[in-house]
Amino acid sequence: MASVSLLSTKGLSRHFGGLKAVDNVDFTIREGEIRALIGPNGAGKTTFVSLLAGRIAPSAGSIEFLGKDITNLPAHKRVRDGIAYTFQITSIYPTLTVFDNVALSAQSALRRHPGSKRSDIAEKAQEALDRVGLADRMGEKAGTMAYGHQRLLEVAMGLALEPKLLILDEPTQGLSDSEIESFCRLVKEIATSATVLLIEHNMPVVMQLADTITVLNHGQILAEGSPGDIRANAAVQAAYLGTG
Ligand SMILES: Nc1ncnc2c1ncn2[C@@H]1O[C@H](COP(=O)(O)OP(=O)(O)OP(=O)(O)O)[C@@H](O)[C@H]1O
Repeated sequence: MASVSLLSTKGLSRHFGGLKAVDNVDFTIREGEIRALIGPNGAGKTTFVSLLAGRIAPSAGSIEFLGKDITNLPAHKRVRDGIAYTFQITSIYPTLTVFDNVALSAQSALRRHPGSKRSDIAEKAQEALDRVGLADRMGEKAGTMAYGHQRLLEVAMGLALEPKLLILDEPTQGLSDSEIESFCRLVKEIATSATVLLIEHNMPVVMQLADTITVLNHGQILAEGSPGDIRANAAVQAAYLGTG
């Protein structure tokens, strides 16, 4: 079956004063893929996904999701349409339990289905916690958990939103090697039900997970291709060595 475009951008740009953080980006992600977005520090990766999630407005260009122009859609409506973005812990409520954090996400997902019940929320929250392996910690206060577990909680909150597109911003940052390994298994499992866009600095993780890699540099797409293509790309190597 031919793969279908899930989300695409045309001429997407975001300037901060004179700085072109995202500069005229044409980008397409297909349904069902795991896409990695890589690039040197300051390349514009977080700004780019913030534009997709609607956290910031573009200076120019457009975004289409499932054939619909969402350029001017507020963030919460994009979530409702199926775009979830994990925000590097900042979205966690530290004084609430793990379960309640995920239940809040499940509740907003279930608002899309009229007639859903409290028990549905609990079931969805439980299912998301099972998927990330945090079910046995659901009574703990979120803020007291180890950093790696808080990152998993964030992913569970994203999953409870039942996204079509899950955007993960540096999910393995601060995780131990064994946590990274189980995280990679989790992403592969998530990709069976959602498309994944991953900003990631850990190259072994990128090479292992990504179907396609998009390389940003100075706000522009420098290269795009399979892990093998990107590894062999001289311009990418130069950008990472700081000579590009
Ligand atoms: N709100 C802002 N105001 C001004 N400049 C900004 C703002 N947000 C980002 N920038 C600048 O835009 C550029 C791109 O930043 P961005 O965080 O998107 O890069 P990144 O590729 O995600 O970097 P990193 O890998 O270090 O997280 C940087 O030069 C950054 O300083």
